[in-house]
Amino acid sequence: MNKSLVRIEHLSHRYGKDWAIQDINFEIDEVGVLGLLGSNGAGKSTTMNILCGVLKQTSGKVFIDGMDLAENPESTKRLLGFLPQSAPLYYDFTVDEYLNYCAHLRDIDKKNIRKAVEEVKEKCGVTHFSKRLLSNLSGGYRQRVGIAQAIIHKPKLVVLDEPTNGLDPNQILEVRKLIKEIAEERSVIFSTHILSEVQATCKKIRMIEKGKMVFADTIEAFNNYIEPDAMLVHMQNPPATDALMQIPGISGVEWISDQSLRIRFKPGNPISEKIIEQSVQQDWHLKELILEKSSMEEIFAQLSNKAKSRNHE
Ligand SMILES: Nc1ncnc2c1ncn2[C@@H]1O[C@H](COP(=O)(O)OP(=O)(O)OP(=O)(O)O)[C@@H](O)[C@H]1O
Repeated sequence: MNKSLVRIEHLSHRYGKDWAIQDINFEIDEVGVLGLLGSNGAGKSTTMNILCGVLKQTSGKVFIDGMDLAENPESTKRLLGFLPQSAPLYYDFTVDEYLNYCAHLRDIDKKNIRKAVEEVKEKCGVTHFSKRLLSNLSGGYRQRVGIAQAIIHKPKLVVLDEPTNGLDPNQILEVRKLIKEIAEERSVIFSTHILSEVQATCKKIRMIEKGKMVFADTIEAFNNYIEPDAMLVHMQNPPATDALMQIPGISGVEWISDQSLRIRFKPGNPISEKIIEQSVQQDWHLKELILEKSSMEEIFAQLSNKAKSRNHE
């Protein structure tokens, strides 16, 4: 089993009277990428800002490497690197100047700064832009520099708030690759509102919606979360709708063509076996039977609706 580096317990925060997050609990492994998924306004940035110690929570606790963040702010913050939603870049600095400055801020020993800057530039693929002003870099390269400042001190935990936001498709692929590389030797948590982003980058996913945790498991479990409730069936000699509706468990039949139909059923019913059995007995000539899985978007919508209805209870 993976050891956890971070433990978030009963985390809640409100701005004025409105709760942004409520009772969030999760752990982050020592190595690998964890995706924090949620639509706009779900509470991702609030959670990440608290996790990085830049926002003080209304209640709940954050433990990093066994230490309470609120009680040991300095030693815990040394263990993490943070790329907030808007990267903290100084556009009048060159890449070298900026990363040198960040290395000082991160309290890296003076004699090691040069090496740290060279290493991080290499890792993030920005060495060839060392002397270029940040204002003259493309969005993708600015983001790489933003990631570089987050890992320059080799933290155990890297927190990236929507790191691919606003990038073009090629830049997105490159930043995803970089995130995976960084996570080979440390823990990375990144937030996104894009489903395909977590699919492409992480093994584990936490989803928050309207400030509440609605899903916490692996990406495979997320994909399988909703049981199929329909199947596409192709028969050479299909029966009439009435005959199908008499099979226990079938809740609806939609004809696609003379020989193809979608059969809806109550989830959890072993309906395929019954259809195969009847097809043999009654000579329906079953050719194909395909279970229809909900798309990620449907799963996302169902989980979101679940959270919304819980909030109205
Ligand atoms: N400083 C603030 N003052 C008041 N309300 C805030 C503040 N920051 C965030 N909120 C509210 O808290 C809720 C959660 O916001 P948060 O930024 O954490 O969500 P998010 O999931 O990161 O969304 P996005 O992807 O749009 O950044 C939202 O309703 C937002 O309007």
